[in-house]
Amino acid sequence: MRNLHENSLQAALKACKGSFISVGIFSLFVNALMLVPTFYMLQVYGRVVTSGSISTLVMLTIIMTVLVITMGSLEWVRSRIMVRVSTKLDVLLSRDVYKASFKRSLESGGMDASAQSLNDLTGLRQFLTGNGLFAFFDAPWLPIYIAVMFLFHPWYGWVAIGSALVLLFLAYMNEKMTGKALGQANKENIAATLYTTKNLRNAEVIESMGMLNTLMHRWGMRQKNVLILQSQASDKGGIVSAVSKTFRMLIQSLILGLGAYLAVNHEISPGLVIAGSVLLGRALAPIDLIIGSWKGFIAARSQYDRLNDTLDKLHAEPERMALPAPQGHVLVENLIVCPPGSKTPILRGISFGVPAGSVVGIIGPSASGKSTLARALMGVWAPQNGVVRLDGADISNWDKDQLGPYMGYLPQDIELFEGTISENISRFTDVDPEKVVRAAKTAGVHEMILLLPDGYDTVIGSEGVNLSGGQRQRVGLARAIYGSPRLILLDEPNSNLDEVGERALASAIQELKLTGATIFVITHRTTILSQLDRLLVMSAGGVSMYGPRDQVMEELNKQQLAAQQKAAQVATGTAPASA
Ligand SMILES: Nc1ncnc2c1ncn2[C@@H]1O[C@H](COP(=O)(O)OP(=O)(O)OP(=O)(O)O)[C@@H](O)[C@H]1O
Repeated sequence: MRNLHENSLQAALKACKGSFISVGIFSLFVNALMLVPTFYMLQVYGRVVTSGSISTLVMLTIIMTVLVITMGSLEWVRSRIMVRVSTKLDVLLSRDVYKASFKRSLESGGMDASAQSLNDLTGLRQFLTGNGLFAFFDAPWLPIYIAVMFLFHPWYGWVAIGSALVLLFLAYMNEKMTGKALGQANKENIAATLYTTKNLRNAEVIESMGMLNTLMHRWGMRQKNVLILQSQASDKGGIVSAVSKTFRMLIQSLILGLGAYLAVNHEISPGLVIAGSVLLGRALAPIDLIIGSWKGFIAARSQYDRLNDTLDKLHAEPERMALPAPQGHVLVENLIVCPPGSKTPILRGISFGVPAGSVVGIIGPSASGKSTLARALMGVWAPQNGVVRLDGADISNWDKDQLGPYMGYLPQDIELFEGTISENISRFTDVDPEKVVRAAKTAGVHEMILLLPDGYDTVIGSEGVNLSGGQRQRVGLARAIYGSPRLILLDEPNSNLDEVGERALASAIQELKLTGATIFVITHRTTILSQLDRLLVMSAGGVSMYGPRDQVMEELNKQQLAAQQKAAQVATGTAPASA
């Protein structure tokens, strides 16, 4: 059971705790067994060479071979456990990380639409299966080696302790000198990659207006910053790495000298001269490896921090009781909406009600808040205040999976997804050919689809066919009306349509109206006015008029006439002086 205060990354790591403990125990045995070659050497020197007993040599060799093979097998099992851990983490986390990336993109209004978190998860997984991590498991067993060194001779023990302290100090210096710069470089690198991805998406605009050099220059500045930070860190890391390598070589030779001195004074056997040096090398290897793989560790640490941060914001969705299928009654009460990341409201306290089965036109000047209202009605942007009710229930209280099929949304920037036309229309659920064709026919796009190379099976996106703006808009309309949505919102559905497309749209609205769906149509054009029951006029984030279409049109015409008369009076100088 997951603790309420922990996010899914912490819970997943907790679930892998047993495996980490096993790897720790395996590491203990692996490190203990790594002493075998040293002891074999000592025995060969001490017993076989002095006694000349071949049978002892054979016996020792058999024991050494079995133990070394056991060590190899344990090491293999240890790495297999980590591979399983990395797969388990992926299984436990990838859905949440995907969801969190999606949520971040939604909440940032698309400004933070990157797969960085999924890359972070991959990076973390790769670190878990790399060699660098084992150094962290091996380093804690350093005391075993030091204890053995003490058994050989106390001076050996003290040298081992001194050397380990020097290397640990160097590892600490490495972190101090490079950690911050490397973390910063990673951050800058991600920002530069995101910047490039966004630009590459707009390649046509860049090409047509010759903006490549200036944008490349901007990218170059960011990249330069990344390189400066990286090379600063690498320079410092390089010094520490060189010092630690030199120190290790030096100390390994010096300990040979010390061994020779002790052997000459008959304090240790000649076999221990070499054994001491070999053992010291073995003991210090993990610390050396930690210093060498510090860059990878820092990257993994940043990946962990970012994932932790992202998953912290992903709160578990509360279980929602299933509500009956909505009819389509919409009630908007004192709705105040700010865009993601902003505290300035765009919609300033809007209220209106729409009976099920009505067709409502939303009109108003640019930036008056029409698309923002659309997002709020679709439950995409959460209101700061007020509520959008569908059949009396707050739209944010509906389970999205349950509500989705009853909603149809055609946004202004239509994005179709990689896949076939039929998959796109059926919203990537199981394709029901009858429903797909019905939606396409209602949207007036059936004939156009049949003319495509593979009809409904035509693949669109980077792997397939590119549709024109009008075609995309009509396929998007078919997707919005697929199934039996009760609440449909079309944001400027005719912006890319020709005359035939507009006629198809008008008849689609008529047909949908017969199904009893509530339809909102945002438009700047007057061609579909005849299809509307009601008109909602927006101005500066508020509703300036709302009511039956003819009544609102009449009022609008009156206002327009009055404005024209006033303009004419101003032009002729007969306007009354304003107070
Ligand atoms: N993601 C966003 N972040 C910040 N501000 C936004 C965002 N989207 C829209 N706005 C701001 O909200 C205001 C209303 O925009 P909205 O798109 O709702 O207007 P609109 O009436 O649909 O305009 P148009 O007819 O040009 O499509 C604008 O001032 C716009 O700058």
